[in-house]
Amino acid sequence: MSTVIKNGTIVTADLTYAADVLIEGGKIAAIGKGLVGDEVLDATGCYIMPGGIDPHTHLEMPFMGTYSSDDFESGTRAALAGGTTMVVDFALPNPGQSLLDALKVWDNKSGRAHCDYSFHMAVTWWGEQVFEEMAEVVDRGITSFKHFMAYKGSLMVNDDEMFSSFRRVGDLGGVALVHAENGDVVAELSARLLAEGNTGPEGHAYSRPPQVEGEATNRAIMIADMAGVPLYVVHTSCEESHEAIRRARQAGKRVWGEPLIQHLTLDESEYFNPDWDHAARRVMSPPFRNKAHQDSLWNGLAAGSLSCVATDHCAFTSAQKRTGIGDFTKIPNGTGGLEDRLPMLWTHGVNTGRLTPNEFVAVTSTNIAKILNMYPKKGAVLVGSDADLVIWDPEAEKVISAKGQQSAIDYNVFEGQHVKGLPRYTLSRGVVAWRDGKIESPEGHGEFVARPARPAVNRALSAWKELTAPRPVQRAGIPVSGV
Ligand SMILES: NC(=O)NCCC(=O)O
Ligand SMILES: [Zn+2]
Ligand SMILES: [Zn+2]
Repeated sequence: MSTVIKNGTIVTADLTYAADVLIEGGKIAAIGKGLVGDEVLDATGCYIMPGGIDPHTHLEMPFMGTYSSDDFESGTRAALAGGTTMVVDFALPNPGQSLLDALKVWDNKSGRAHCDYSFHMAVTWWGEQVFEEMAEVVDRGITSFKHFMAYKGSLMVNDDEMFSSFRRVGDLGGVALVHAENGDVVAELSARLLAEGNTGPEGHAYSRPPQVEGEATNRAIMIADMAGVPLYVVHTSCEESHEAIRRARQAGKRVWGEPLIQHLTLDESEYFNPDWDHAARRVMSPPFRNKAHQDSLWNGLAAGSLSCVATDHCAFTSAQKRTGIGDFTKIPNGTGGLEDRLPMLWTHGVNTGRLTPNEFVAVTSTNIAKILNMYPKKGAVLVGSDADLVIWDPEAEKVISAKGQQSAIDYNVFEGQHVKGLPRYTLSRGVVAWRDGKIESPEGHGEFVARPARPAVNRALSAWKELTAPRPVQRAGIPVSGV
């Protein structure tokens, strides 16, 4: 059975043109005029774009004494409803746990996904076993490794561990990811704030000023450079971090920054809301910032110094958040956003003129597919690519509300936001997954996407590192000992 999308305008990261798209066997079979298929999807007035890829989600994540409430079933449903056709989640070994055991756990969880998915592997501790298992993880198509520089006492790794891990990732041809916040300083500030009576959710924001993020980002960049590994900085939220990334990129370092839709569109005033629940629901790390930081992030997306927009979807219910009443350090960190990333970015980015539609595709899909080495299988409208597509109606509008959302939680941090630009259809490998406001792709339709190691960026970096590696100076009559 084939499907043809007719009367639409194809928008990719670099082209905009009118054409039909024919889909066969889950892949794009032809692009052109006058194509014919068994099922016809009408895209009149719509853009046909690569489906969104969210490079940063935490579905059913064990964290801070609980589990995030959206699992792979509800989370991927939310994704498809918002035009996202693939998520990349994090396999998270407990400190001391085998990476391969953690992978089994995430394999089991992801069986219910409605759309395709992949994993990053978190490095939460360091030792010979981790070193050895990383090779097997890469062989299984998981080539990105996340390091938490915060969450002292649970997920955080120190500089020596990070340097060892980064070197290993570099040797294996992968990409290193960092949650860049100085966890020692955060712990110190948090203790002081609590002692001074700052126990409410606003204390969370006070405990994580932009400096802790800027310092950690810069440190991670320098360590990655010494280790010879490309670096991806997740949830870049402030100018200090963006500045470090911008400077590194100008110096030729292979570094990418990922702002979240939350940081682009919501600000720190949320934490001063007199309603405790309102403020606590928005507690995440890094916290929301002020308008100047938001402007920096938007400018970075337009300028190309920031590369991707994600959600870090990690949704906790109000009841879960309330475990932190009286102590902000116990509020589970995380917010949702999977269903809202594309409509919010289109509304605040494309409709305001901050981004072109092509830039929108780049930062929500194509750049991510390229960085994570799955382009053009994903992130493209090309013959042979997976038919992961969104038929985007730029005139469709709604007011975001928790009522009727796909996410399992009882609120939405974007509640009341008026968005213009919504998916008419979302297709996952050719299957219509979202139509007329309803999910159609069955639970379990999603497949794991393996990503090969050593993309071109790694090969270039390795060649350069080899060329510039330290070499002993040959001196007449003096042997070079030890070699
Ligand atoms: N971001 C956040 O607050 N929660 C999810 C875990 C993480 O990415 O740090
Ligand atoms: Zn993080
Ligand atoms: Zn995260």
